[in-house]
Amino acid sequence: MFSTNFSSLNYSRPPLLNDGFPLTSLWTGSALLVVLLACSGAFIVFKPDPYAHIPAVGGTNILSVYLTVKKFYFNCSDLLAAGYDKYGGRIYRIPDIDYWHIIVSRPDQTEELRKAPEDVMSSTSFFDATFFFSYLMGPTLVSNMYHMKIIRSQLTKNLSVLFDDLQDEIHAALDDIIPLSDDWTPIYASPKVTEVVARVINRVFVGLPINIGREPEYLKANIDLVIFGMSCAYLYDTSLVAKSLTTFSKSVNTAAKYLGPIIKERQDKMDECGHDYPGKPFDALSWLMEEAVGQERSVANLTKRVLALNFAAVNTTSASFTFALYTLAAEPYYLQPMREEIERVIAEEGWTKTAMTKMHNLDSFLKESMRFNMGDLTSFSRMTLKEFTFSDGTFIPKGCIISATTSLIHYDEEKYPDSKHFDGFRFAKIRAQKRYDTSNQLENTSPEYIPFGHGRHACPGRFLAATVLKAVMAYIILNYDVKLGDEGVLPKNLFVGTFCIPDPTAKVMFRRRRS
Ligand code: HEM
Repeated sequence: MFSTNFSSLNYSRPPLLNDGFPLTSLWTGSALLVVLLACSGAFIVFKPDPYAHIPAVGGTNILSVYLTVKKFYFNCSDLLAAGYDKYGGRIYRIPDIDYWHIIVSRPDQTEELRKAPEDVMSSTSFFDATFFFSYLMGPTLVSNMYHMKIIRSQLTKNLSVLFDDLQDEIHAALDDIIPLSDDWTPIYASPKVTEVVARVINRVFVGLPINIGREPEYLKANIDLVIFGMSCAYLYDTSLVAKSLTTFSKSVNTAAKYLGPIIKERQDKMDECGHDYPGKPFDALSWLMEEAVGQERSVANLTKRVLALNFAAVNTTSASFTFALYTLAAEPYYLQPMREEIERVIAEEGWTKTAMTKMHNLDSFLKESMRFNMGDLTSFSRMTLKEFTFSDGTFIPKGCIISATTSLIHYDEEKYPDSKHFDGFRFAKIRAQKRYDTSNQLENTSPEYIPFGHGRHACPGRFLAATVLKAVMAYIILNYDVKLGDEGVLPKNLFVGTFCIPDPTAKVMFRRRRS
């Protein structure tokens, strides 16, 4: 058992991994951020304050706002906790670089967010305002979100059919990226996990014969896009600055280089033989191409759609996996009970999607890891398109950003006794007491469990994510022994604003399973 290891960014760590992804842009971005912080207080303080009635953590004069913004960037979890403690669960606000971020920290308030109509509390407008999607990717990415339908229907419904492909890619990716060795071998876990996850997910998105997820340049374009997206979210105040950055267009061009010929070949076949041409690949790109009309059929627009899916899918899934892997390496006594369960289920079911639903200990371990290590300290983020009043009378004006705090909701002692301790089988124990209980399954959301959000906008990719997380972890547990590198010290999580990143420089030791 171990306690939460919230910490601020450690700049003394090496910025570039020997064989991993370059993180230079992240650190350069962070340096730029420090400069921007210097101006941030003024932005907030000199704007008229329509939120004066909502308590502000750290105060509202220029110096206190400046100091609180600094804390927001480097120690956000403490800031959120301070707001909760000081205002006793009431709605409060914290300063971001140029706006006040409204925070709700109780499940009942989250429920009110969930129930608010879309034209009042908009998830789409929040993402667009944060990541400049419509500006960078073109307005139709937001006005015509046909990819959402594909994730919710075809992709999720066909996971059982796609499972053989997933499994095949997991096997091949781990063989290539973490080859089995009889000796302990140190691996930079975070970048390697990202490679594995990107390959597996792209196998479902773009399929074979060329799995573009295996192309380092294509993978890097996707990773760069995530770093760019985070930078947009936290560094750049205007879309003009965002557009001037070359990273984005470079990533799109690189991805188009790989996706273009695949799209063209499929389009030719569709034009010639119709949608159901013989040998048509069974993957997300085919479904996107069936649904796309007019300009959306162009290589550029389809490439952006696939990139947007990657943006939502790869980093979130690989970060969640890496957190869980660090925990497993730190707490190896979880290995044996999970091994026994996986072996028993595989003997009964084989490697199938159904088998994944029967591994309750594995499911619980991953679910507890996502409760405990949050990729984002906030979830359920919305932009108010109209005024809204909570049942406790708190008035929220139009045009503000409001989020629920994952950290406070997930550490609620009433819902999660001993909440600051990792209990890998917490959810399995509850399931063992309740027959046919699925509410404690990894992909299930509730007002008290929000890593995937909750309600109408809950992550539509969570069924794919849960399947990938379980299948990759099951494969590792069955085939490898793992322990922590770096003298057995549990890697610290790194924070940039509300984002939480598993330490990209930490090593996990792998060897061929002995017992
Ligand atoms: C462990 C992995 C993942 C995590 C932690 C995660 C988390 C989230 C969260 C917190 C939201 C916002 C929910 C809300 O506002 O209520 C979201 C939305 C979304 N996610 Fe995921 N996600 C993951 C994987 C994926 C995957 C694999 C895909 C694609 C296949 C995906 C696609 C999306 C999309 C399209 C949305 C926007 C939904 C909407 O606006 O209605 N995510 N995700």
